[in-house]
Amino acid sequence: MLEIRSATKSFGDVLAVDQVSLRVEPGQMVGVIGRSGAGKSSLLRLVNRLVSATSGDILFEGRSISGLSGQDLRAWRARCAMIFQQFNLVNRLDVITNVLIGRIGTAGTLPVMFKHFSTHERGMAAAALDRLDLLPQALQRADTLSGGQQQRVAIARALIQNPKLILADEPIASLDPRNARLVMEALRTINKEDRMTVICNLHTLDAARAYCDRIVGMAQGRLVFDGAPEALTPAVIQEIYGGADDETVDESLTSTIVARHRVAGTAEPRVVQSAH
Ligand SMILES: Nc1ncnc2c1ncn2[C@@H]1O[C@H](COP(=O)(O)OP(=O)(O)OP(=O)(O)O)[C@@H](O)[C@H]1O
Repeated sequence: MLEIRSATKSFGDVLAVDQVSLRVEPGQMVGVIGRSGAGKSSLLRLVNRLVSATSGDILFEGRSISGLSGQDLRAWRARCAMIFQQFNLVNRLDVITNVLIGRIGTAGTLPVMFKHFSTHERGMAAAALDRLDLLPQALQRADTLSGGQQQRVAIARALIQNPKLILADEPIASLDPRNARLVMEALRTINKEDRMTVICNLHTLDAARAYCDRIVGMAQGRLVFDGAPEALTPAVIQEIYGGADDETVDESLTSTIVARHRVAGTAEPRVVQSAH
């Protein structure tokens, strides 16, 4: 279990994360929503220790990750794989090598730098690509793939880290509707099939409603909502997206694409409330 205890992160005068407390049980798929600048990325970066908390603590399976350094910190980062909006692939390398880069936290930098991968590791990478329907592209340069395919390569790279949780920071923000759906379905399938904990920053309400069991809303660094998608009432949405100016939120501006789809692993299509 991941437990965030009153975590605060300030950058100079800016309170990016303001005393956020959150417990995430294994196997949950949590969507974090909020306006731009609400602190969503900073929260994920605190968990991954890309930034360190100004105060508060973060525990995983009862152990504080706040003071980790050196090998212990690298091991922790391997356990909580991060997926970014811009994919962060090495364009000039082929797809399978990009996936194998996920071994860097476990195998160390030198074997990865010299591309010394075992047959077992290559098998893991191929299996991860196959799972994401990308095995035929394994030997293509990463930059020949579509954005959605590149993001699925990033997910495959995360998988071969054998993570305990996946942190996805706006994974669909750069994608067209079809690719956004494929990426979210891939994350949801991994969450269901592997009981993988996924925490996913999303700037669109409809994607959060469609794919997440639990939604956390942030505004001005604070956690202002934590509940099931069904509990996202207009008043709550106003609180999350409304900001200080009291402007009425036009929900269509927080929606993209996911009007109706079949959630992976469930029998019934789930109708997503959308302003469209
Ligand atoms: N490295 C940094 N240095 C200074 N300020 C930062 C830094 N990172 C984030 N901030 C500030 O912290 C606040 C929260 O930013 P953060 O990126 O966490 O929000 P967000 O909700 O993820 O926004 P977006 O959806 O636009 O990415 C913002 O005011 C931002 O300018």
